[in-house]
Amino acid sequence: MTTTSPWAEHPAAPDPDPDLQAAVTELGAAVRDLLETTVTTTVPAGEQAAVAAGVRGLTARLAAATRGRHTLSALDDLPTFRRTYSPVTGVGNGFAPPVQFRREGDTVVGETVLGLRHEGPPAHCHGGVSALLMDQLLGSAAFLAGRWGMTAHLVLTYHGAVPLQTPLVLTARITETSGRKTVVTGGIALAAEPDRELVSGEAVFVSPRPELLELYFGALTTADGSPAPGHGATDGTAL
Ligand SMILES: CCCCCCCCCCCCCCCC(=O)SCCNC(=O)CCNC(=O)[C@H](O)C(C)(C)COP(=O)(O)OP(=O)(O)OC[C@H]1O[C@@H](n2cnc3c(N)ncnc32)[C@H](O)[C@@H]1OP(=O)(O)O
Repeated sequence: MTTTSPWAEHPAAPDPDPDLQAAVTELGAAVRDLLETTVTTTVPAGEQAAVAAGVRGLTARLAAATRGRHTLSALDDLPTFRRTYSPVTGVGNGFAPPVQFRREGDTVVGETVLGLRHEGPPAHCHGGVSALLMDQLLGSAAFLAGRWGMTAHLVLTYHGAVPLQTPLVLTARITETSGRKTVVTGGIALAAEPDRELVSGEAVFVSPRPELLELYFGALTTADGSPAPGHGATDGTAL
Protein backbone atom coordinates (compact mmCIF):
# COMPACT_ATOMS: atom_id res chain seq x y z
CA MET A 1 0.00 0.00 0.00
CA THR A 2 1.34 3.44 -0.90
CA THR A 3 2.06 5.58 2.12
CA THR A 4 0.74 9.13 2.26
CA SER A 5 2.26 9.86 5.66
CA PRO A 6 4.35 13.06 5.71
CA TRP A 7 6.56 11.35 8.29
CA ALA A 8 7.42 8.20 6.35
CA GLU A 9 11.06 9.24 5.94
CA HIS A 10 11.47 10.48 9.49
CA PRO A 11 12.99 8.29 12.18
CA ALA A 12 10.83 7.97 15.27
CA ALA A 13 11.78 10.28 18.14
CA PRO A 14 13.68 8.68 21.01
CA ASP A 15 11.57 7.23 23.81
CA PRO A 16 10.17 10.04 25.93
CA ASP A 17 11.54 10.94 29.37
CA PRO A 18 10.04 8.18 31.56
CA ASP A 19 9.60 10.49 34.56
CA LEU A 20 7.69 13.03 32.46
CA GLN A 21 5.64 10.27 30.80
CA ALA A 22 4.71 8.81 34.20
CA ALA A 23 3.86 12.21 35.70
CA VAL A 24 1.73 13.29 32.71
CA THR A 25 -0.08 9.94 32.72
CA GLU A 26 -0.75 10.22 36.46
CA LEU A 27 -1.93 13.84 36.15
CA GLY A 28 -4.21 12.85 33.26
CA ALA A 29 -5.67 10.00 35.33
CA ALA A 30 -6.16 12.28 38.34
CA VAL A 31 -7.91 14.93 36.23
CA ARG A 32 -10.02 12.19 34.58
CA ASP A 33 -11.19 11.12 38.05
CA LEU A 34 -11.79 14.77 38.95
CA LEU A 35 -13.87 15.42 35.81
CA GLU A 36 -15.89 12.26 36.30
CA THR A 37 -16.49 13.07 39.97
CA THR A 38 -17.31 16.70 39.14
CA VAL A 39 -20.27 15.57 37.04
CA THR A 40 -21.45 12.95 39.53
CA THR A 41 -20.85 14.57 42.93
CA THR A 42 -23.78 15.50 45.12
CA VAL A 43 -21.81 17.18 47.93
CA PRO A 44 -23.29 20.49 49.17
CA ALA A 45 -22.72 23.85 47.43
CA GLY A 46 -20.23 25.09 50.03
CA GLU A 47 -18.04 22.03 49.55
CA GLN A 48 -18.18 22.40 45.75
CA ALA A 49 -17.18 26.08 46.04
CA ALA A 50 -14.26 25.18 48.32
CA VAL A 51 -13.07 22.50 45.89
CA ALA A 52 -13.35 24.99 42.99
CA ALA A 53 -11.01 27.38 44.80
CA GLY A 54 -8.54 24.56 45.38
CA VAL A 55 -8.68 23.51 41.73
CA ARG A 56 -8.04 27.09 40.61
CA GLY A 57 -4.93 27.11 42.81
CA LEU A 58 -3.67 23.91 41.17
CA THR A 59 -4.39 25.32 37.71
CA ALA A 60 -2.25 28.36 38.51
CA ARG A 61 0.68 26.07 39.36
CA LEU A 62 0.43 24.28 36.00
CA ALA A 63 0.02 27.60 34.17
CA ALA A 64 3.50 28.63 35.31
CA ALA A 65 4.82 27.10 32.06
CA THR A 66 2.65 26.26 29.05
CA ARG A 67 3.04 25.65 25.30
CA GLY A 68 1.20 27.32 22.45
CA ARG A 69 -0.90 25.55 19.82
CA HIS A 70 1.92 25.39 17.26
CA THR A 71 4.24 23.50 19.63
CA LEU A 72 4.03 19.74 20.09
CA SER A 73 4.31 18.40 23.61
CA ALA A 74 7.67 16.90 24.61
CA LEU A 75 5.97 13.50 24.71
CA ASP A 76 4.48 13.64 21.23
CA ASP A 77 5.90 12.01 18.11
CA LEU A 78 3.97 12.37 14.87
CA PRO A 79 5.73 9.57 12.93
CA THR A 80 4.62 7.02 15.53
CA PHE A 81 1.30 8.75 16.18
CA ARG A 82 2.14 9.34 19.86
CA ARG A 83 -0.40 12.01 20.80
CA THR A 84 -0.41 12.46 24.55
CA TYR A 85 -3.26 14.96 24.78
CA SER A 86 -5.70 13.60 22.18
CA PRO A 87 -9.29 13.91 23.45
CA VAL A 88 -9.80 10.25 22.49
CA THR A 89 -6.50 8.41 22.97
CA GLY A 90 -4.49 10.82 25.11
CA VAL A 91 -3.38 9.50 28.48
CA GLY A 92 -2.73 13.11 29.50
CA ASN A 93 -6.22 14.32 28.59
CA GLY A 94 -8.78 13.93 31.37
CA PHE A 95 -11.73 14.03 28.97
CA ALA A 96 -10.35 11.11 26.94
CA PRO A 97 -11.63 7.66 27.93
CA PRO A 98 -8.69 7.04 26.88
CA VAL A 99 -8.90 4.33 24.21
CA GLN A 100 -5.86 2.76 22.54
CA PHE A 101 -6.17 1.32 19.03
CA ARG A 102 -4.18 -1.64 17.70
CA ARG A 103 -4.00 -3.58 14.44
CA GLU A 104 -5.37 -7.11 14.27
CA GLY A 105 -4.81 -8.30 10.70
CA ASP A 106 -6.65 -5.89 8.41
CA THR A 107 -8.77 -4.55 11.28
CA VAL A 108 -8.09 -1.86 13.86
CA VAL A 109 -9.57 -2.55 17.28
CA GLY A 110 -9.96 -0.63 20.54
CA GLU A 111 -11.85 -1.23 23.76
CA THR A 112 -13.15 1.39 26.14
CA VAL A 113 -15.66 2.34 28.81
CA LEU A 114 -17.26 5.79 28.71
CA GLY A 115 -18.19 7.85 31.76
CA LEU A 116 -20.81 10.38 32.75
CA ARG A 117 -18.56 13.16 31.43
CA HIS A 118 -19.49 11.74 27.99
CA GLU A 119 -23.22 11.75 28.65
CA GLY A 120 -25.85 12.89 26.17
CA PRO A 121 -29.23 11.25 26.80
CA PRO A 122 -29.30 10.21 30.47
CA ALA A 123 -27.13 7.13 31.09
CA HIS A 124 -25.99 7.08 27.44
CA CYS A 125 -23.21 8.50 25.31
CA HIS A 126 -23.59 11.91 23.67
CA GLY A 127 -23.95 11.51 19.89
CA GLY A 128 -21.15 14.00 19.35
CA VAL A 129 -18.84 11.97 21.57
CA SER A 130 -19.65 8.89 19.47
CA ALA A 131 -18.70 10.96 16.40
CA LEU A 132 -15.45 11.97 18.13
CA LEU A 133 -14.63 8.33 18.83
CA MET A 134 -15.55 7.28 15.29
CA ASP A 135 -13.41 10.00 13.70
CA GLN A 136 -10.38 8.95 15.73
CA LEU A 137 -11.06 5.24 15.20
CA LEU A 138 -11.36 5.56 11.43
CA GLY A 139 -8.44 8.00 11.19
CA SER A 140 -6.29 5.69 13.30
CA ALA A 141 -7.12 2.78 11.00
CA ALA A 142 -5.82 4.82 8.08
CA PHE A 143 -2.70 5.84 9.99
CA LEU A 144 -1.93 2.34 11.27
CA ALA A 145 -2.04 1.11 7.66
CA GLY A 146 0.66 3.61 6.68
CA ARG A 147 -1.79 6.15 5.27
CA TRP A 148 -2.60 9.57 6.66
CA GLY A 149 -5.23 12.16 6.00
CA MET A 150 -7.49 14.74 7.49
CA THR A 151 -11.18 13.94 7.74
CA ALA A 152 -12.84 15.20 4.56
CA HIS A 153 -16.11 13.34 4.98
CA LEU A 154 -17.65 11.46 7.91
CA VAL A 155 -21.09 9.87 7.82
CA LEU A 156 -22.58 8.01 10.79
CA THR A 157 -25.70 5.97 11.50
CA TYR A 158 -26.88 5.67 15.10
CA HIS A 159 -28.61 2.27 15.29
CA GLY A 160 -28.84 2.06 19.08
CA ALA A 161 -27.98 4.17 22.13
CA VAL A 162 -24.46 3.61 23.49
CA PRO A 163 -24.59 2.94 27.25
CA LEU A 164 -22.14 4.57 29.66
CA GLN A 165 -20.09 2.53 32.17
CA THR A 166 -20.31 -0.50 29.87
CA PRO A 167 -17.43 -2.19 28.01
CA LEU A 168 -17.43 -1.22 24.32
CA VAL A 169 -15.47 -2.42 21.32
CA LEU A 170 -14.55 -0.23 18.34
CA THR A 171 -13.46 -1.77 15.04
CA ALA A 172 -12.53 -0.35 11.65
CA ARG A 173 -11.03 -1.38 8.33
CA ILE A 174 -9.92 0.33 5.15
CA THR A 175 -12.24 -0.22 2.19
CA GLU A 176 -10.57 1.86 -0.52
CA THR A 177 -7.39 3.78 -1.23
CA SER A 178 -6.62 6.01 -4.19
CA GLY A 179 -3.99 8.72 -4.45
CA ARG A 180 -4.23 10.92 -1.35
CA LYS A 181 -7.61 9.49 -0.39
CA THR A 182 -8.37 6.68 2.08
CA VAL A 183 -11.88 5.38 2.77
CA VAL A 184 -12.48 3.62 6.10
CA THR A 185 -15.57 2.01 7.65
CA GLY A 186 -16.14 0.95 11.23
CA GLY A 187 -18.40 0.92 14.23
CA ILE A 188 -18.99 0.91 17.97
CA ALA A 189 -20.63 -2.11 19.67
CA LEU A 190 -21.04 -3.58 23.12
CA ALA A 191 -18.07 -5.80 23.96
CA ALA A 192 -20.66 -8.41 24.92
CA GLU A 193 -22.33 -8.19 21.48
CA PRO A 194 -19.54 -7.22 19.08
CA ASP A 195 -21.48 -8.11 15.94
CA ARG A 196 -24.38 -5.71 16.62
CA GLU A 197 -23.13 -2.19 15.82
CA LEU A 198 -24.75 0.61 17.81
CA VAL A 199 -22.98 3.20 15.67
CA SER A 200 -21.62 2.53 12.20
CA GLY A 201 -19.87 4.91 9.86
CA GLU A 202 -17.66 5.66 6.92
CA ALA A 203 -15.04 8.35 6.52
CA VAL A 204 -12.88 9.72 3.73
CA PHE A 205 -9.44 10.90 4.82
CA VAL A 206 -7.46 13.08 2.44
CA SER A 207 -3.77 13.82 2.79
CA PRO A 208 -3.74 17.60 2.23
CA ARG A 209 -2.03 19.09 -0.81
CA PRO A 210 1.28 20.87 -0.04
CA GLU A 211 -0.21 24.37 0.22
CA LEU A 212 -2.67 23.19 2.84
CA LEU A 213 -0.01 21.23 4.74
CA GLU A 214 2.03 24.43 4.93
CA LEU A 215 -0.99 26.53 5.90
CA TYR A 216 -2.07 24.19 8.68
CA PHE A 217 1.23 22.87 9.99
CA GLY A 218 3.95 25.15 8.61
CA ALA A 219 4.51 26.80 11.99
CA LEU A 220 4.51 23.54 13.93
CA THR A 221 7.60 22.79 16.03
CA THR A 222 8.68 20.07 18.40
CA ALA A 223 8.99 20.93 22.10
CA ASP A 224 12.64 21.99 21.62
CA GLY A 225 11.73 24.45 18.86
CA SER A 226 12.83 22.37 15.83
CA PRO A 227 10.53 22.19 12.80
CA ALA A 228 8.12 19.29 13.32
CA PRO A 229 8.62 16.14 11.21
CA GLY A 230 6.75 16.50 7.92
CA HIS A 231 6.93 20.26 8.19
CA GLY A 232 8.90 20.64 4.96
CA ALA A 233 6.76 18.23 2.91
CA THR A 234 6.04 19.74 -0.48
CA ASP A 235 4.46 17.00 -2.59
CA GLY A 236 1.24 15.65 -1.13
CA THR A 237 0.99 12.91 -3.74
CA ALA A 238 4.41 11.44 -2.99
CA LEU A 239 4.75 11.86 0.75
C1 LIG B 1 3.19 18.18 9.90
C2 LIG B 1 1.77 17.63 9.89
C3 LIG B 1 1.17 17.38 11.28
C4 LIG B 1 -0.19 16.66 11.30
C5 LIG B 1 -0.51 16.02 12.62
C6 LIG B 1 -1.67 15.05 12.57
C7 LIG B 1 -1.47 13.79 13.42
C8 LIG B 1 -2.37 12.61 12.99
C9 LIG B 1 -3.83 12.94 13.13
C10 LIG B 1 -4.77 11.78 12.84
C11 LIG B 1 -6.06 12.01 13.55
C12 LIG B 1 -7.11 11.02 13.19
C13 LIG B 1 -8.53 11.45 13.40
C14 LIG B 1 -8.82 12.88 13.46
C15 LIG B 1 -8.79 13.56 12.10
C16 LIG B 1 -9.17 14.99 12.20
O1 LIG B 1 -9.73 15.43 13.15
S1 LIG B 1 -8.79 16.05 10.88
C17 LIG B 1 -9.68 17.55 11.33
C18 LIG B 1 -11.00 17.71 10.61
N1 LIG B 1 -10.80 17.84 9.17
C19 LIG B 1 -10.40 19.00 8.63
O2 LIG B 1 -10.21 20.00 9.27
C20 LIG B 1 -10.19 18.97 7.13
C21 LIG B 1 -10.75 20.20 6.45
N2 LIG B 1 -10.68 20.02 4.99
C22 LIG B 1 -9.56 20.32 4.33
O3 LIG B 1 -8.62 20.90 4.86
C23 LIG B 1 -9.49 19.89 2.88
O4 LIG B 1 -10.78 19.79 2.34
C24 LIG B 1 -8.77 18.51 2.73
C25 LIG B 1 -9.53 17.40 3.44
C26 LIG B 1 -7.36 18.60 3.30
C27 LIG B 1 -8.68 18.14 1.24
O5 LIG B 1 -8.16 19.23 0.57
P1 LIG B 1 -7.21 19.08 -0.72
O6 LIG B 1 -5.88 18.57 -0.33
O7 LIG B 1 -7.29 20.38 -1.42
O8 LIG B 1 -7.98 17.93 -1.52
P2 LIG B 1 -8.32 17.95 -3.07
O9 LIG B 1 -7.04 18.16 -3.83
O10 LIG B 1 -9.47 18.84 -3.37
O11 LIG B 1 -8.82 16.44 -3.26
C28 LIG B 1 -7.93 15.32 -3.21
C29 LIG B 1 -8.77 14.06 -3.42
O12 LIG B 1 -9.62 13.90 -2.28
C30 LIG B 1 -10.99 13.90 -2.70
N3 LIG B 1 -11.80 14.63 -1.70
C31 LIG B 1 -11.56 15.84 -1.19
N4 LIG B 1 -12.53 16.18 -0.31
C32 LIG B 1 -13.40 15.14 -0.30
C33 LIG B 1 -14.61 14.88 0.39
N5 LIG B 1 -15.13 15.77 1.27
N6 LIG B 1 -15.24 13.72 0.17
C34 LIG B 1 -14.74 12.80 -0.69
N7 LIG B 1 -13.57 12.98 -1.37
C35 LIG B 1 -12.93 14.15 -1.18
C36 LIG B 1 -11.01 14.62 -4.03
O13 LIG B 1 -12.11 14.21 -4.82
C37 LIG B 1 -9.69 14.16 -4.63
O14 LIG B 1 -9.85 12.85 -5.12
P3 LIG B 1 -9.19 12.40 -6.52
O15 LIG B 1 -9.69 13.40 -7.53
O16 LIG B 1 -7.70 12.49 -6.32
O17 LIG B 1 -9.69 11.00 -6.73
